[in-house]
Amino acid sequence: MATLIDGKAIARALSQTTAQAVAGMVAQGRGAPGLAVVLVGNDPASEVYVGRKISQCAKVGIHSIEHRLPADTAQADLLALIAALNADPGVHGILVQLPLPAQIDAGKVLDAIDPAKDVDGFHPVNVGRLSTGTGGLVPCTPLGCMMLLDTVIDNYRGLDAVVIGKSNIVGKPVAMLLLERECTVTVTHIATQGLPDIVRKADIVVAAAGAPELVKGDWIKPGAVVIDVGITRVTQPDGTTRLVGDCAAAEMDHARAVTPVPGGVGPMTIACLLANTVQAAQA
Ligand SMILES: Nc1nc2c(c(=O)[nH]1)N[C@@H](CN(C=O)c1ccc(C(=O)N[C@@H](CCC(=O)O)C(=O)O)cc1)CN2
Repeated sequence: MATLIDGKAIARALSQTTAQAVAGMVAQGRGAPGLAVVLVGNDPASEVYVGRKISQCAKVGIHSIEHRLPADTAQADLLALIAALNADPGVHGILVQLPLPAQIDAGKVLDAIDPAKDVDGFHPVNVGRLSTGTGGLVPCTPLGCMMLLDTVIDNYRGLDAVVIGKSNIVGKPVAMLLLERECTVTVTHIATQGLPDIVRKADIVVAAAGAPELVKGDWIKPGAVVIDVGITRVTQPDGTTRLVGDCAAAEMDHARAVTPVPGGVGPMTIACLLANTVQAAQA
């Protein structure tokens, strides 16, 4: 039976460490870190995630400043807000919730954020630092994936890791982090031919394709560690809905360890955002 990696508990422990770091900064008279949270439009899932980010900030003592902009916000207005936040010494971290409405070029917005305040780690400077192994702010979900892996793997050297998904938010950065640990990394995606056989060789599988239950039990090498990043809400035959990951959870029993959905990678994303905000404030 596979061990379930409890993302909620690990995220809670990380947030306790973050709260201690914040308390230390306040005790030294440096003040609490400030995180600007920018939400454009009213995508229901984004509303939920932003609400959680703000409430988690309050729990660890980070000062959050919320900026809610209408769905028809012009790109120039969003860029003007980013410029003001870059210049504000009370703002140590800037988070622009994704996805952005279609009239806004997300790349231009992310490029406009001061790399030192880029707590999502999406700015090209931080992407470059990650790919050269030279520090910087690391994207929250990939960082969370590594922290979950660290609870079950001591030595990554020479392990075969297969990443499914090539997004800038998860697939590419998690591949860089695994490479840094000296895994042999294969990045695959939805168009990869022979995906099941590639996954069958993996000691570590990171499934981040956004394709519900894509990864079947017989793709998993016995003893592999499986990190499921996918979260899709599916409607069941009786009309109720449930969240499913990219892996067929009921078929993962011969893995060594797996992350559940929900309760695996998701909670780590927010806990890592808080940790990154402290890192940005301390830098
Ligand atoms: N600017 C960013 N935008 C987005 C990011 C990001 O890291 N930065 N990631 C995702 C959304 N996201 C955070 O923003 C996020 C997704 C999921 C969870 C989470 O805790 N999921 C729960 C289940 C959620 C539910 O009940 O619906 C879980 O997996 O247990 C947190 C954050 C896209 N946008």
